[in-house]
Amino acid sequence: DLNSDGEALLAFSDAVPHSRNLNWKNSPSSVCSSWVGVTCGADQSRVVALRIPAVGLVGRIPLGTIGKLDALQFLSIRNNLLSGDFPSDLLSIPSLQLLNLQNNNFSGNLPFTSFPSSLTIIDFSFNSFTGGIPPAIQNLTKLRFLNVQNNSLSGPIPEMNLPKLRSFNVSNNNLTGPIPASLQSFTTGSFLGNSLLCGPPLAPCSGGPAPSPLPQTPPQKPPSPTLNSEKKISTGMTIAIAAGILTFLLIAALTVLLCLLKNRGKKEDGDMAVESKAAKSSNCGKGEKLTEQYGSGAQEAERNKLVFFDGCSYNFDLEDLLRASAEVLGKGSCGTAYKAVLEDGTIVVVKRLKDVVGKKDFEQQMDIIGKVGQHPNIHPLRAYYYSKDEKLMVFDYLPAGSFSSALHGNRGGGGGGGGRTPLKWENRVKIALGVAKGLECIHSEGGSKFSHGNIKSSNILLNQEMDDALVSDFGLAQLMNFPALPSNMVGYRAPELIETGKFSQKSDVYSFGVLLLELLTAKNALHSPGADEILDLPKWVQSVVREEWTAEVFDSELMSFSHVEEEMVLMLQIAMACVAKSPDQRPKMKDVVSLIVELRHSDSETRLSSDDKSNKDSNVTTPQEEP
Ligand SMILES: Nc1ncnc2c1ncn2[C@@H]1O[C@H](COP(=O)(O)OP(=O)(O)OP(=O)(O)O)[C@@H](O)[C@H]1O
Repeated sequence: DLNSDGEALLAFSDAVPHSRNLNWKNSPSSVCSSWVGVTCGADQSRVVALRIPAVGLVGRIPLGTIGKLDALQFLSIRNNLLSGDFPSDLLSIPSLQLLNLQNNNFSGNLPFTSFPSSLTIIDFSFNSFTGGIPPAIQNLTKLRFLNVQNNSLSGPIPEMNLPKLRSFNVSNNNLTGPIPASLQSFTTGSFLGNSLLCGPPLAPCSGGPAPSPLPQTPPQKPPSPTLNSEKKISTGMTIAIAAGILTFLLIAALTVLLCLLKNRGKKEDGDMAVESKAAKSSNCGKGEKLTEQYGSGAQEAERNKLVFFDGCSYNFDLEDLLRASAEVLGKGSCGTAYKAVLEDGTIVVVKRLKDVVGKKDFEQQMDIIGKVGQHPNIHPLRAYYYSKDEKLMVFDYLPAGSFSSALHGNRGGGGGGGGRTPLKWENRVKIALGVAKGLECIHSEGGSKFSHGNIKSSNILLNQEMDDALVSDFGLAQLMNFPALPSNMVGYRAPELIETGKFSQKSDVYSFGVLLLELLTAKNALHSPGADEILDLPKWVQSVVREEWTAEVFDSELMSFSHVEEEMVLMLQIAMACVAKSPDQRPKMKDVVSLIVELRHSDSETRLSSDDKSNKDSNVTTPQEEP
């Protein structure tokens, strides 16, 4: 019970010297509420996680201390100075899922024979373990992540037919012989620094000195799918958490109507008819057929109309729009966005563009935007207006706002979160999937030539339930006469985009990767007023992840959903693959969609078989959450 958990923890802190005060008081009632690094389960009856990285723990962990926490699921004691054998009683905790001993001085053999099969994440890297990798590792059927790099392990690598293994690193040991077939799909980075290892992905074995006698193994199914850069996540050591406080500022200046617009509108009163526009159906769109609700054929030839798309129910004309009261939502790179409340109560968003291309190109682009906007994850363009003096686009207003405001709004504003509701992990995964699908659609359109060019969290809008996303601003970048790079997407720009000024599908994937990092860390990728430096989120995450790939990199609001940690690690891997420096190494959005769908299945015992792909989306199970 909680009492005995408290006693076990106190015995541990008494027996193992540490330089940072853990502030564990002799009162079991406070174990769950105030003990540093201790997390309890939903019913507050047991300790389920102990995370005490870098608290200066020195020496051995005695038996009968934390090994008694028999409801423990997550143990992270990385970056300390612990030594000796890993205590055997810890190895028999049946619920243990995550074990991170990275960067200590543990020695002796790897104790995989006695590990509980519940383990999914093991990081023993940067210790002094010796001996071979025991073949019994094969029994850890749930294992997803294994990092034993930088130890003194020797002998051959045993065959590991572990279907869930996604990340694997044995670099910088003294391992010998051929790499087993089941591990050959991992990249060289997983194996480097073992001079006597051979075979794919390293140099072939033949010709060289005879490798150690290893039984030939039949070819096995490689783990699927893998990410090129996932191994990079776990290379390196030492601690340094950048405690960046990045705030999100949403411009919400109340103004009265678009005065200028009104005046100009009057000049054009004679032209204020309305027409509707039929767009050809899209490859990936699932929208309804377009209907001509407004205007008549006779008017179609006329100029300067409010042109409506799709079978939307809006029933207003330009004059109504001009009479509406408007509130500035923000000034973006293409112009100003207004929330316009019409006299009949209808609310829409009007984007007033500046410096756009000529009318013909503009209309062509509107057709494209209208067409692609039929996909459920793309914010649809409802109408547009083009005259010499004004260029407007009309969209639905989404009261839930942007992903950026959901993630950063009201955070830490002095009052412990200022009344914000944390965005649940489950929702974040769904949002990520929505964005990925929207982007996949864009990339598949126009002969697979289209890209977005401005993916960032303020351009991701949320549905009312905050569990799905709409990608907004598609096609706007192409509308600009002087396509200067949007200055307010700095943190999302791929290296080659910064260099050449040209965005592409690959640079979209990069921006999407930054968006995922933002989702995971809640660090703002954008320059925020008051902060001198722009946070290079991929760089920051890489530096932190090298040292502490678990808890600290993640948004603290996610920490209460403790058992989804492995999903977060997987999402982090997807993100890191997307922000690969070299565009060729980044995955396609199509693959990213599959990876996120797969991740959502990760908790479910019934993983879909690969021939069941068609049902994947509808079958998505939601991970249970623990408050
Ligand atoms: N349809 C909408 N419903 C609700 N909020 C919206 C809608 N469209 C945009 N917003 C919000 O209004 C603000 C301004 O949007 P806008 O697209 O003009 O600029 P931006 O996203 O900051 O920059 P950029 O022009 O580079 O995309 C953003 O915070 C955005 O999230």
